[in-house]
Amino acid sequence: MSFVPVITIDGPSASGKGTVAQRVAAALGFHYLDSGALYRLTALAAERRGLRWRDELEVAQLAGDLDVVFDGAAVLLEGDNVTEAIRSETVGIGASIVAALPAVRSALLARQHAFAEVPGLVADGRDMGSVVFPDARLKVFLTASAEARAERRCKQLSAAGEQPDLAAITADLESRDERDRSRAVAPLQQWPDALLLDTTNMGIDEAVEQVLRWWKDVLSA
Ligand SMILES: Nc1ncnc2c1ncn2[C@@H]1O[C@H](COP(=O)(O)OP(=O)(O)O)[C@@H](O)[C@H]1O
Ligand SMILES: Nc1ccn([C@H]2C[C@H](O)[C@@H](COP(=O)(O)OP(=O)(O)O)O2)c(=O)n1
Repeated sequence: MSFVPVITIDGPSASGKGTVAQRVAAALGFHYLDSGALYRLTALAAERRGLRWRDELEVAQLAGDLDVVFDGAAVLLEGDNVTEAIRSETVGIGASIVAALPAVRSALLARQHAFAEVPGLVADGRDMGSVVFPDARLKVFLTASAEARAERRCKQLSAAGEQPDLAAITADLESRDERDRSRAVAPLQQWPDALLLDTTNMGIDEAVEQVLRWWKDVLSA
C-alpha cells in the first residue's frame, strides 16, 4: 500500500476539508476518500435498522457489512440514493457518536485502505494521517475558527434548502468537535507531522494552492 502516494487532510467539522481535498485530488488526478461519509452512512444505516448509535457490536457489524456505492458525487446505500440524507446535521451527530466506538472504527479500516490506488489518493477526515494512512507523504491539518466554520456550515445548509440557526449550528459544531477530540480512539488532533493550514481568513483557492505547493515541495525533496 505504501507505494501509492497519499495526502491526508484532517481537521474539525466544516473547516473545508472535503472541498479542499476534492480540489487537490482533481488537480493531481488522484482518487478521493471522504472518510466522514463512511461514518455518516453507518449512522444512517443504524437509524434505518432501528439500532441505537451507542450499541457498539451491532453498529460495528453493520459498518463492516455496509452495502455502499460511491458513484461520482452520488452515494448509494443498499441501492438507495442517500447523497443528501447523509449530510443532515442529525446524521452528522450520529456519525460522531458511532465514530467514538472502537469496533466501528476497526470495521471501517479495510474499506478505507482500499481507496489507496494508483496514481494516488487524497483522504479527508479526523485520523487519516494518524491511524489510517500513517505513511502518507503529506499530512495537512486544516482548520478555521469556530465562528468561521459555523458560518460556512450555515451557508452550506441554506444552499441545500435547510433553514439553519447559527446559534444551534455553533453549539452543535462545538459539541461534535469536543466529542471527536476527547474520544479514546483516534481522536481529532494536530499531530506533529502534519502541516497546519488555518483558513479562517483564507479563500478556497488559496487553501488549495497551498496544499499543492506543499505537495510540490514533497516531490522535490
Ligand atoms: N477557505 C474557505 N473559505 C470559505 N468557505 C469555505 C472555505 N473552505 C470551505 N468553505 C465552504 O465551507 C463549507 C464546508 O466545507 P466542507 O468542505 O464541507 O468542510 P468539511 O469537509 O471540513 O466539513 C462548504 O460550503 C465550503 O464551500
Ligand atoms: N476519519 C474520520 C472521519 C469522520 N469521523 C467522524 C467525526 C465526525 O463528527 C463525523 C462526520 O465526519 P465528516 O467529516 O463528514 O463531518 P464534517 O463534514 O466535517 O462535519 O464522523 C471520524 O471520527 N473519523
